[in-house]
Amino acid sequence: MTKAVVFGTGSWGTTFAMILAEAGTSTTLWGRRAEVVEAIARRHENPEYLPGVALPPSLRATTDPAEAMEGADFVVLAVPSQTLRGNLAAWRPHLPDHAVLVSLMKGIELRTSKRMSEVICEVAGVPEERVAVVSGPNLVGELIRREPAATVVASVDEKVTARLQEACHLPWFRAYTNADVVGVELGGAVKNVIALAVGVAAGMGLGDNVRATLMTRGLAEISRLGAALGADPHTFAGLAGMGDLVASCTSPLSRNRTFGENLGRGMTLAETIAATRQTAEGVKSCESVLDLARKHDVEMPITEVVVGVVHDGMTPREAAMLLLSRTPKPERYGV
Ligand SMILES: NC(=O)c1ccc[n+]([C@@H]2O[C@H](COP(=O)([O-])OP(=O)(O)OC[C@H]3O[C@@H](n4cnc5c(N)ncnc54)[C@H](O)[C@@H]3O)[C@@H](O)[C@H]2O)c1
Ligand SMILES: O=P(O)(O)OC[C@H](O)CO
Repeated sequence: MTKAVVFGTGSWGTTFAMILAEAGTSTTLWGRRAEVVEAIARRHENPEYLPGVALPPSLRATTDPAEAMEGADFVVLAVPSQTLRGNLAAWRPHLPDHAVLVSLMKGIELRTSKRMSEVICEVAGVPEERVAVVSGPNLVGELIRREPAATVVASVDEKVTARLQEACHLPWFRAYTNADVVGVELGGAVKNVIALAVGVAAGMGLGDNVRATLMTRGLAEISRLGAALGADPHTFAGLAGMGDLVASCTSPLSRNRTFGENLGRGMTLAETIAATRQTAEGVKSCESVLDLARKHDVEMPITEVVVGVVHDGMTPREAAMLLLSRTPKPERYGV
């Protein structure tokens, strides 16, 4: 039987552990807080992140990383992106020799501008063949009701993606494989930034034309950055590209979109942060995405104004004026 451990009892870590367990994978959740772990292990409920959701009785939980990782084929990582490096360094001594490390995270590391799979290879000291990522339009608020959804599992090693696909595939949760790790990770991280922009526009009371324009030009930004980093352009037309972008930019369940909407309505950054209970990765990653773009000489005007509004005191109105006053250009070469 395939064995997995999921690090992180937040909304996605818990939900993905539920999916793995329901797919017949022997699964353990690792969490920091004893009371949450205790509730998952004894009452089959995560009262902090998924109150009222019945988790599979077969799902185990522990606070001990060594116990959690014993014999694991997949070590799944679902902590906030900016905490991955420190956490993984602490967990590394317990990693089973042949385990595959799986990232569920949609962020880019601040300071280094590294993708999560790059951080994993560096900190765990494993080759890229032992790393996989899972990304797609996977809003937890729908998955916990077992509403149909699909995702992408990506790795450079097709044997790894086949095993991971089997470990998490369910009648209501379709996992597709892809070899393009770079594209799949970029799609997930940058759509959060575009969802912030769409949220700001919605909060300002702007309509569907603006939202559609931001999503489309946002996809152009994702694709340009992807091209510079060697991603497969087809990935961005898929679930981890357009699919995830559409879900986050249109759903009231998206934390990034909601965060932007609050800013667009006139809430201050401090008020917006206080109103956000869960991880909205784009808030931090917009800066590292912009750094990455600048390192590779890629123009990302929507990302630039998101950084301006979230971190540099730019007003939503100033951001809109900046985007609208850009030089007219052909769509195809819209840089
Ligand atoms: N929720 C979704 O719909 C969803 C879907 C797909 C991908 N993701 C991605 O999954 C990742 C995790 O998101 P989430 O939704 O589970 O977030 P969350 O905010 O619901 O949970 C984060 C978890 O990390 C823990 N945590 C916080 N700081 C920590 C630290 N310093 N060290 C260790 N643990 C810490 C929290 O206690 C919590 O258990 C993010 O990168 C997110 O973009 C989320
Ligand atoms: O709530 P968001 O904005 O972090 O989006 C959640 C997931 O990334 C959707 O797949």
